[in-house]
Amino acid sequence: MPAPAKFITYIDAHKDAFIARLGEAVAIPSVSGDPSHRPDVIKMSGYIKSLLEPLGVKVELKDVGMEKQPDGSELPLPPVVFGTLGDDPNKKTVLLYAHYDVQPALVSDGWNTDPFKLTPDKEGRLFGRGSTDDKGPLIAWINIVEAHVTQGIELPVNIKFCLEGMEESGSEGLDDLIEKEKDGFFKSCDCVCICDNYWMNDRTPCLTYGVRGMSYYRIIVSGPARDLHSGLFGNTVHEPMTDLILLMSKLVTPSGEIMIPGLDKLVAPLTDSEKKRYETIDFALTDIEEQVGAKIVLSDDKSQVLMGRMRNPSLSLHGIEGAFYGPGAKTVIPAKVQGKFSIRLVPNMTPENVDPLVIKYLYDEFAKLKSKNTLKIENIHAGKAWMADPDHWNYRAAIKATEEVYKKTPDLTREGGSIPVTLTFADVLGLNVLLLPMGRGDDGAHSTNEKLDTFNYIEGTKLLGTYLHEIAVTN
Ligand SMILES: NCC(=O)N[C@@H](Cc1c[nH]cn1)C(=O)O
Ligand SMILES: [Zn+2]
Ligand SMILES: [Zn+2]
Repeated sequence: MPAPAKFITYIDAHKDAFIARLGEAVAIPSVSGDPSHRPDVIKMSGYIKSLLEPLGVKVELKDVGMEKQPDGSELPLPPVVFGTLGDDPNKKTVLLYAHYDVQPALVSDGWNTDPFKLTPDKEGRLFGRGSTDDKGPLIAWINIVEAHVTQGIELPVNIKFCLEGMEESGSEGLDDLIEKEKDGFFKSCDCVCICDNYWMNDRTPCLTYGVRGMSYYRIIVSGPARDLHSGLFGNTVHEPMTDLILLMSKLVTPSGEIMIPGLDKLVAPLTDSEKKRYETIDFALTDIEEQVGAKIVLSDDKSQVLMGRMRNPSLSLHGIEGAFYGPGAKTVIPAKVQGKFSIRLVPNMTPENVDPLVIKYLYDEFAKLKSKNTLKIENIHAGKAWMADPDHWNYRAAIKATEEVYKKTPDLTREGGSIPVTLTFADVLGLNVLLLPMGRGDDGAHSTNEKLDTFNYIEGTKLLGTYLHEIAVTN
């Protein structure tokens, strides 16, 4: 059943108001990974509540406890926002998940505009941290409810919202809450929809039936009791940074191969039918080149590149905490450095079967250095890979909705990023989970100058609303 014309008209007529609302959300710097921004993350939960309650949504802010910091202190975790709208037993109940936290962003990282001020350009691109990941989609769901409630359009389904503020930092507290509430808040849910990933390019919508998992590590090397003068102590003591750089250089080759022995044996074998699926996806190497802004793709083979993102693991080096990085020429020997890297996990890898291989390998490599420094390796957070059955009414409804709004049949894709809660919803609640993206492949999520096109925001809002109408009638 297509969405009523009144709904579509309302979305078009309120474009400017919806952009202004996204601007309000972006202006709250809800960076979950930065303790100094924790009050902003919590403020964001209050902002969402203030939008949902006037629309008749019953909102609960669920406390999920405290987060332990590396120095032993504790920070309150932002609440998970539960929302309920409708309890008609004759309607399906859709669980809508989104996250209201964002990745860090500083102008000095290379932003052309203030990352926390939504800034449109003349092409209609809306720049701002969280515009596409994941405040645009979250606000879109609210816009959809508003359109129905204010226009007197009957919602075709009951809605449950589960909105978290720690997705970018390991979704701490959420799995336990879902387990606790599976026979409570979540009991009546029939399916899940998550709008938190991207098209493969700038032209073809997609539905996504898999995500990679992730294990995020820190390698801590410490030596002297304090930072040292390199003129006085260089070539005199074991330097933590030298050890760390050597260890980090042993993790992944420049062509992307993971150097940790045994990891490749954990990867599910590729079947012929799966291989064929990558050939049919609308995707070109130039799409990646445009998205990253350089001609640096690892392979010339389209299927290899797609498999590298969707069905094979990857290891990325992210940064070094404690290293000197400012301007000037400080001649310091840092006393303690922490190298950060993560591995994107695919079936049949799990944090449990990957961790021992990573840790043993790094200790073995460290032993070869014969350093007197101290090594510690920690898995900071982890989540498993997830795959759904796309032959389900949840997906069929989304295909119909996409065809109605975009006049195109969506590609079926797997996502290279990680949304740990997908697997929890599938396993703990036993529900089909659909990822229905709004943004384009060049949106720059997690990067500088993140954006969401006005076209995708507005048409994506129509898509998500139409999807609700389609699930009501699809079996
Ligand atoms: N849009 C989903 C997303 O960006 N997820 C993050 C999750 C994550 C885990 N640790 C840090 N962030 C991702 O990087 O895939
Ligand atoms: Zn996200
Ligand atoms: Zn993200």
